[in-house]
Amino acid sequence: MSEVPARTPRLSRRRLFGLLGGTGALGAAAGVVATRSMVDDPVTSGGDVVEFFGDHQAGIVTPAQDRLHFATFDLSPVAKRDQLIELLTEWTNASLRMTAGQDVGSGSVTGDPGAPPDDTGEALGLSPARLTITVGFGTTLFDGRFGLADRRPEQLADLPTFAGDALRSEISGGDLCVQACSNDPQVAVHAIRNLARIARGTASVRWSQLGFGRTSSTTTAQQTPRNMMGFKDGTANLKAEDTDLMAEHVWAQPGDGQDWMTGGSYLVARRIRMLIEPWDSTPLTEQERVIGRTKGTGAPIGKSAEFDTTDLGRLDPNSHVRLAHPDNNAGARILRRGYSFTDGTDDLGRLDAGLFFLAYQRDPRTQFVTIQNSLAGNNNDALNEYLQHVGSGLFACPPGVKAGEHWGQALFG
Ligand SMILES: C=CC1=C(C)c2cc3[nH]c(cc4nc(cc5[nH]c(cc1n2)c(C)c5CCC(=O)O)C(CCC(=O)O)=C4C)c(C)c3C=C
Ligand SMILES: [Fe+2]
Repeated sequence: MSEVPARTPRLSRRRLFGLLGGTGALGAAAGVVATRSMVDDPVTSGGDVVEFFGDHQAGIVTPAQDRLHFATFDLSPVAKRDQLIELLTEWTNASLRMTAGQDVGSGSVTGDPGAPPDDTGEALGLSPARLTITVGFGTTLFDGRFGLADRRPEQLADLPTFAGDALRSEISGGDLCVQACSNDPQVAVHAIRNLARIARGTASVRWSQLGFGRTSSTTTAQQTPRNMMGFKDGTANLKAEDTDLMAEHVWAQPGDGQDWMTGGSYLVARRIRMLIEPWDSTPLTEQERVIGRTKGTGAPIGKSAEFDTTDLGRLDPNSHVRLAHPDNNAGARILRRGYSFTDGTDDLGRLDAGLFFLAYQRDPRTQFVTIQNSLAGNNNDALNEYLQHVGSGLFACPPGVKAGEHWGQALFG
């Protein structure tokens, strides 16, 4: 179903020098040799590193990795604009290192022994396993505390309350978000932990979410995974190879509004609990009616193969796929990039599990909101009987970073 987690360092020094480029980066690369034991592998060399720099942030159209650690942060009540910029600069530097397989700063065992190490150390000796770190700005960042009120994109409009929402404020919102994805869970957790450590005194974690088993494929090369309901999830997702569709539906374009967001994307995060026990007591044909696809092959109802075109007329009017389909939503499409989660059992012995839904788009008002309005409420999506939306967040993810810049640099220019 998914890539095998790589626990062995596989990055060649030559490849790393090439990836980082520049003299400063050469010095940084030398740190790799000092802090991680790298093993050359001519076959897979470089395959465990996702390029950090680019027009767009990594972690959006990057082939979805298998593991997630997502966190949101609130700025301290006394934090000032300069501290926010300093935090973003430090996060950029640390993330450049971590995604290349390096320790943060002077390392976990190579710095001043009389001081706490710059890096917490649990990724020492591990490959980055395609680690990507993606940053977003929440609606509250633009409330005036940092002189950013007039830089708020109109696309970053607060999400409406949808019928049936059971949102909890302690797992919703946040001034900043960080999505860390890797094929190694320890690497993803290490990334968030170290960014949280760097933030200390300026920002603190508001909530965080672990995810496993990506629930969407984002490229045609990936097999479609199954979600916790046992269905293939991501079949009709946008795919990275279709760059025209990415420009139309995912990336903010020149003229969309705030110039600093051009090349960026808007992220909607929803923690959606699945009512697993009732679902597991539901007959197979009913499960398939509810979704609108067959469970085995993932084919649309009435068709035989997964990627056959959906004939909406053959689907139940309340099926999830029919209601979420672009033909029912003025052509709206989103890039889904979510993960399954389980957080053990609740106090009634029920599995606390579901989908941590992540979707990137060019304008949430006409994309996520339009689709979710079609789905929400008891008389709409038949899947709602088995779901509860308990957490929510909306973030403006700025464009990619160029060498020498920090995340969101154009926002503060
Ligand atoms: C508002 C957007 C969506 C939410 C929230 C959502 C929740 C959700 N979805 C599944 C399972 C499946 N979804 C599938 C397709 C699908 N879902 C959305 C949007 C939301 N889903 C879209 C746009 C689509 C594609 C529709 C189409 O064009 O055909 C599928 C079918 C396979 C696939 O194409 O991905 C499944 C299965 C769950 C379990 C869930 C909440 C927990
Ligand atoms: Fe869906």
